[in-house]
Amino acid sequence: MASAKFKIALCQLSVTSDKLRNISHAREAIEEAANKGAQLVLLPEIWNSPYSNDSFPVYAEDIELGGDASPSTAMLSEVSQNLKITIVGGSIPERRGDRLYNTCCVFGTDGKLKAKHRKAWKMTFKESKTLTAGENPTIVDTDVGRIGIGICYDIRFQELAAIYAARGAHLLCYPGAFNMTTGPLHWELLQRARIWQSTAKLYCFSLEPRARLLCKCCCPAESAGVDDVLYISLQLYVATCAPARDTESGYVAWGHSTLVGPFGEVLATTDHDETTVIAEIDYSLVEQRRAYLPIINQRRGDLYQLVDVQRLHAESTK
Ligand SMILES: NC(=O)CCC(=O)C(=O)O
Repeated sequence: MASAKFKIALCQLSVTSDKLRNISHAREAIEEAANKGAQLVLLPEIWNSPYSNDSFPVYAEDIELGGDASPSTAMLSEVSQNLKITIVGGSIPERRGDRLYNTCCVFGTDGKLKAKHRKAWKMTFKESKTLTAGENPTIVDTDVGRIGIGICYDIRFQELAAIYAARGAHLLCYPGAFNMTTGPLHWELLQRARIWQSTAKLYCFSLEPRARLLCKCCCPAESAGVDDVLYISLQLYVATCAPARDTESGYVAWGHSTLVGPFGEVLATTDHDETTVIAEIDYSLVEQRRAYLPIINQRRGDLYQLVDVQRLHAESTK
């Protein structure tokens, strides 16, 4: 049973071109956070490598092989087991066969790899040259509750968050490195917006009748294609973790790792320097907030109808 209250640490790490330094630096930050009482540690997007298409193939690791083939995840596994904490391990470039992914690994308190999320959307101009998009949503049960994972640009797609909320996640974790143009405008806005969406058009019924949830990857084939509108209330926690800003690097990150609470409030945040943000999560507030603003029960189905605009468009242009 996950504890209702615990501390989360967002390690906004500086990242260099020295991979071994990045790994030992991340280890130190995690150990320090655990010493301060964090039971869950979140790392940034691409923390073991510079953020560049040239670097991804050079720094990529074979996570499935593990051991020497993946020193970054070997460190995360060791440290999560030693410290008995859960780690949402930001992301690293992953090599699998001839493909590269931007991948987040989640380690449990026993040091075991509990889940792996491959960034499902890619930034058209930045990553699409080298990285392949992941195919699945990733939800993971940990000692600190059920967590939905997205990586950076994934935060722009409300359906992913809707799937996680419908499956009972009370916390969404997004390692991310927004850029200096969209960061100031969109980063916090998107985190807070994820809390207030209330509808999602979904495509088939999943295994959990309670949630009637639908992703194409895990739902029974016979129900694929069935349309339904799912009304959900998110009102949950959203945590993000970015690398610290390095104005000398080819990709300058916005920083601003943040924890947003289930009322849409910024509970803890920072600027762009290297630091670790530590804050408390209390899952009992999720139900309280949903009861206080029960927007799901207040829908006005008599005023509007949700339609699948993409499908209508496809049909009309056939
Ligand atoms: N690493 C990323 O996915 C960057 C996303 C970003 O900056 C955006 O505006 O979206």
